[in-house]
Amino acid sequence: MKKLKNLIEHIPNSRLDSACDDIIITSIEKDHREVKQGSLFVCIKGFTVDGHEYAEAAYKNGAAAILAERELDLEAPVITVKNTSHVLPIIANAFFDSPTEQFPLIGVTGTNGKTSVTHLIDEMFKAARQKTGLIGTIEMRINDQVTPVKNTTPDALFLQKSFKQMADERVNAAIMEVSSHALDQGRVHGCNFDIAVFTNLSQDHLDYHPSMDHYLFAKSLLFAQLGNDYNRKKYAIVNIDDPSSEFIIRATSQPVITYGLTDKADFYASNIALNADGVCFELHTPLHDVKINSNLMGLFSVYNMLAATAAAYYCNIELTVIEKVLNNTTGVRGRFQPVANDRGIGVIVDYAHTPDSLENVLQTVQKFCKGKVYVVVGCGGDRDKSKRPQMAKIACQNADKAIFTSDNPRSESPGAIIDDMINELEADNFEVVIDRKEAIRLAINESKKSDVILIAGKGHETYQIIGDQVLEFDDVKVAKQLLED
Ligand SMILES: CC(=O)N[C@H]1[C@@H](OP(=O)(O)OP(=O)(O)OC[C@H]2O[C@@H](n3ccc(=O)[nH]c3=O)[C@H](O)[C@@H]2O)O[C@H](CO)[C@@H](O)[C@@H]1O[C@H](C)C(=O)N[C@@H](C)C(=O)N[C@H](CCC(=O)O)C(=O)O
Ligand SMILES: Nc1ncnc2c1ncn2[C@@H]1O[C@H](COP(=O)(O)OP(=O)(O)OP(=O)(O)O)[C@@H](O)[C@H]1O
Ligand SMILES: N[C@H](CCC[C@H](N)C(=O)O)C(=O)O
Ligand SMILES: [Mg+2]
Repeated sequence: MKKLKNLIEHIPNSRLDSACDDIIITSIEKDHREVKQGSLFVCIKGFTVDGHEYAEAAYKNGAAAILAERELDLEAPVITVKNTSHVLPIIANAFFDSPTEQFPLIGVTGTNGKTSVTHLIDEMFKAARQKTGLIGTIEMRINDQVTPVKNTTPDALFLQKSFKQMADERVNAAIMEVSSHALDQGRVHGCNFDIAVFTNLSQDHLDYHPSMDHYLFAKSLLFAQLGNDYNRKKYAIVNIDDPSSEFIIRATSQPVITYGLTDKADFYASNIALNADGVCFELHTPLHDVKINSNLMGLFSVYNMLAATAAAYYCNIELTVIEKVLNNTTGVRGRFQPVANDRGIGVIVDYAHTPDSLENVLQTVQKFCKGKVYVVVGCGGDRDKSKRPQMAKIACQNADKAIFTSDNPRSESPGAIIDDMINELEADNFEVVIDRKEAIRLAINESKKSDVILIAGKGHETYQIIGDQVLEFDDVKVAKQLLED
């Protein structure tokens, strides 16, 4: 609980009538349905609706005060500011006593690899017997306590509340994925990052960002947000093999640590062998070199391991611990996850839903597949349409047969999404099966011993969004069941 007066102090030029001096705020809410007696309701102009429309309902639900962008005809005290979305992270941070001051915070951004890298870093901390908080696409985790999340990077309120719980649990570090949407919308304002990691940039989210330059600019905000706080040691960890790294490096005023596949980088890999059961390479760190024999697959995993190693290294995790994790990790749910079967077919469920990740993962499969490569893939509805033909082309170029199907069609027609994928496709090694289960069935029925089926796009997801409905659907479970039938 906080006095309203003390929260308002954090907002420049805002004044509170002295009659309101004693108002106590029990919680901050931005959804009127969550408002309780004594809440401060913050009206946010969203992409779908305007939160100001719910101010009256929030007041009826017990809101003690309203933060808004315009005067409202209510009996409750209304504090007006220019931009409530901008103010929310600041007061949320104040309400929860600046929780990210209390532990190191690691943020990972980039088009692909955020979940993979954050989970690897988390494993490294755990192997060093340290307590962690983890936030990302799959879930929020404080030690072993799991909370579901709606977004890869939740809104500022959820974030600060979670960080407060982490501080109370005395975590040794928090590790989070930072999406470009979150950076653009300021969801992470109020977070004191110690380490920012850049994995890579390739096409995605052009439904949201007007251009690739805007997308890159959003990503760079994480590095600008490392700030000028020289009381804490801060590092920007950057993949210098990615052409966008130059822009990212220019955004930060903190020391830059690089990783890549050449000795120009501070952390680099050499003598890489991409095998059928993992990768072997020599890992070079500023002080020591070690040989790694990992279960993770593909060159992209080498990059993820370098990124995680550099982050853990600068959090003082011992190299012997890092090495152990790299050698023993089995990866993340739905990321290159094999589905065991007794038919001799390699069935892999993966979360590739961008052109770059699909190409990487198919090329990884090609390297070890002794038979034919099948790929079952679709594209999400209400998402970047321009990646659809690119993904279809990559699928046909890198697989013997592509089966185009539905991902999460959301409000779009599943058939129309697939049409966008194939309309200009100059290939004939594909079939269209709109029903995802039937598409997987077709791949399983057609494949023979030594073939590999990549089921791409949905990874860990246990649902399929069709229209307004969220239906149960789990690629791993469906494939397992069909393989047993
Ligand atoms: C486009 C976008 O980013 N939308 C996000 C945004 O929703 P919105 O602006 O539509 O919110 P809104 O529904 O208009 O509501 C406006 C305000 O009215 C309030 N309200 C609304 C209804 C009501 O009855 N009462 C009420 O008080 C809401 O609580 C809110 O404060 O704010 C919501 C809450 O913070 C987010 O959950 C939501 O993410 C949606 C679900 C989404 O799909 N986002 C995607 C694009 C996204 O952010 N993806 C990235 C990463 C993807 C990746 O990793 O590749 C992510 O971080 O997840
Ligand atoms: N470093 C990488 N470079 C390219 N592709 C990658 C990389 N790491 C993983 N991938 C591919 O991208 C897919 C998604 O990986 P991951 O979930 O780690 O990315 P993400 O950035 O968290 O994605 P999202 O933005 O959806 O949260 C993987 O299933 C794999 O196919
Ligand atoms: N975070 C990504 C996930 C995409 C996953 C894919 N299955 C889809 O639904 O498009 C997004 O929301 O764009
Ligand atoms: Mg992710």
